[in-house]
Amino acid sequence: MSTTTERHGEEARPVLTARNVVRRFGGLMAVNDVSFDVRQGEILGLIGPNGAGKTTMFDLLAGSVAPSSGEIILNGVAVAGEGAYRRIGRGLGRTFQIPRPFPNLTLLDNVMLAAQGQAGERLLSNFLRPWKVAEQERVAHAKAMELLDLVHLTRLAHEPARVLSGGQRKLLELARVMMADPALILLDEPAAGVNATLLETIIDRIRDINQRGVTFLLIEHNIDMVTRLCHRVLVMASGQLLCEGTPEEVARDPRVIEAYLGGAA
Ligand SMILES: Nc1ncnc2c1ncn2[C@@H]1O[C@H](COP(=O)(O)OP(=O)(O)OP(=O)(O)O)[C@@H](O)[C@H]1O
Repeated sequence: MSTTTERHGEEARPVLTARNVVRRFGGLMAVNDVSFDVRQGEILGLIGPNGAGKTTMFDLLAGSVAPSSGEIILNGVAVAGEGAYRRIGRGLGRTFQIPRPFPNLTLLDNVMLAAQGQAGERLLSNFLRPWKVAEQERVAHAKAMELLDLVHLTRLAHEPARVLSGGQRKLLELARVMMADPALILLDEPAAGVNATLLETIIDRIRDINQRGVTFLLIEHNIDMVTRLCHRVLVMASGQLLCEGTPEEVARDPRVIEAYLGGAA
């Protein structure tokens, strides 16, 4: 633990920065002047009571919602005006609380579909350079199998995704997002609806991927998971950033206790 903590200490380069980010929905300040850094190599948690603004913050970071004001800086580039697809190209991956794989496609096809820049998608190059398409397909296939192995789903590679449990779908989504080689992954409630055994696998897989150099920001209500997995935690309440610190620091912060007890949860 000490080596990883040193690796992404305060001196570590931020991979993502939110600076004075505001998002209004009519008269409601869903995100109200929030600033923080996600440091290279860390697993950062984002917690807070229901309605705190966590999902809106994720939507802002991922590019599916535009900020009313403020800056979002991804690997040194201001991206607040860019859409989600451009941000994927800049190394940002995102998973959703309820993954929706293509149910009738195999796990392997689901993962391969997530590959970026397939020449086969472009009709002209498909026609003119079929050997290049075949080569890319071969590389994508090998990579998808490797990623299914990484998330312990190899034995189901040729099954349709509809056979998966909720927890296995989360693992499949992790493999899908890894296909684009992200430097940073936003994980939306990886523990939600997952049984205890599979939760251990998910925790191990996230740690493993983090050891390979991928940075994580995760929203999670399961405080046990946050405490075990996260190096640092941000706490939001009523659209604002209440505090940040190690899991132990935020757990004993009276403002956090008050937010949860007095919150809408
Ligand atoms: N598209 C929208 N239009 C209007 N209000 C919205 C919209 N999206 C979110 N809100 C409101 O913004 C506030 C923050 O919601 P958000 O979903 O970001 O909170 P959260 O912390 O993710 O909550 P939860 O833990 O319950 O998912 C809530 O009051 C919510 O009703």
